[in-house]
Amino acid sequence: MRDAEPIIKVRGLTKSFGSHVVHDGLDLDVRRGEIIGIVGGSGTGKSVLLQQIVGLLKPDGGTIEVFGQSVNSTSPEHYRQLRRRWGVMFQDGALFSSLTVRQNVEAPMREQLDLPDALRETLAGIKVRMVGLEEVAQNKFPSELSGGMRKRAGFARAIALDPEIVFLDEPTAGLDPIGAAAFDTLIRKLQATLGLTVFLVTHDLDSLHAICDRIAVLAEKKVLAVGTMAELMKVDHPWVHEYFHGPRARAALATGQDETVQ
Ligand SMILES: Nc1ncnc2c1ncn2[C@@H]1O[C@H](COP(=O)(O)OP(=O)(O)OP(=O)(O)O)[C@@H](O)[C@H]1O
Repeated sequence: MRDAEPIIKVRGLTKSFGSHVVHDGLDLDVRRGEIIGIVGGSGTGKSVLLQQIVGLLKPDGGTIEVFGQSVNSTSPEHYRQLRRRWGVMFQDGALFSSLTVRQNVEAPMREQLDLPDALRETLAGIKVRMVGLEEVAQNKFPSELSGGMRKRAGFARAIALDPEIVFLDEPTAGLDPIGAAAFDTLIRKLQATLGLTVFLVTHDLDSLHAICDRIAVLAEKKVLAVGTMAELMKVDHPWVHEYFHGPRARAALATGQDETVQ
């Protein structure tokens, strides 16, 4: 995996909003099959990076390739084909409130696939069960679900089209520690079962310890460091050092070691 061509390749990315520079010469490689955690202080541009990679925001400069193909300088039709090969789960799940869980999962299928209704419903039902939601949840509306269940429903929609990559924007934010740990387990399980590459924006140190193969740290408008947890713990930069050695990091490390021992 280490030497393979990256599935996502970002080079020299620049992005500003007015005079506010968010990215200035950002480089990042994501390898096929890995779970990469994207961390950084609030406002360092993690979500903006995600949105540029999936083509929802246009970079000012630099290049972004996914599957070896440019995301930004391509025809709408080609972009549509590319977009089918990834799934995105936004921060709050971003479900359609007027649709049931199953209908939410069906939405990308309706848009992208030409399937008979019954088959589409069956496939959507399978995705709902894959994320650990019970049969009855299929016909519920987002407002009738707990936060954790809504996140699972958002995940089910992200995998609706059997993607190769899933982008998850702070999937465990707002969940209690047990719910967050269960969601981490789900991410790891589906990643392994479906052979997914996972781009995971997170603040959750437990998730980083538990499931990420590598971590990229956003600071100073670029990817300041990227590597395994062990590698990043050796980085001698004030923010990186505080993040990976502070009290919360030590607690997460201790939890991770407990889990390894059990
Ligand atoms: N559409 C937009 N218009 C103007 N400014 C924006 C827009 N989207 C993001 N920004 C700004 O870009 C910066 C980076 O935002 P982003 O949401 O990517 O940060 P983040 O690292 O994901 O933060 P957090 O961890 O708090 O979610 C912020 O200062 C934000 O206000």
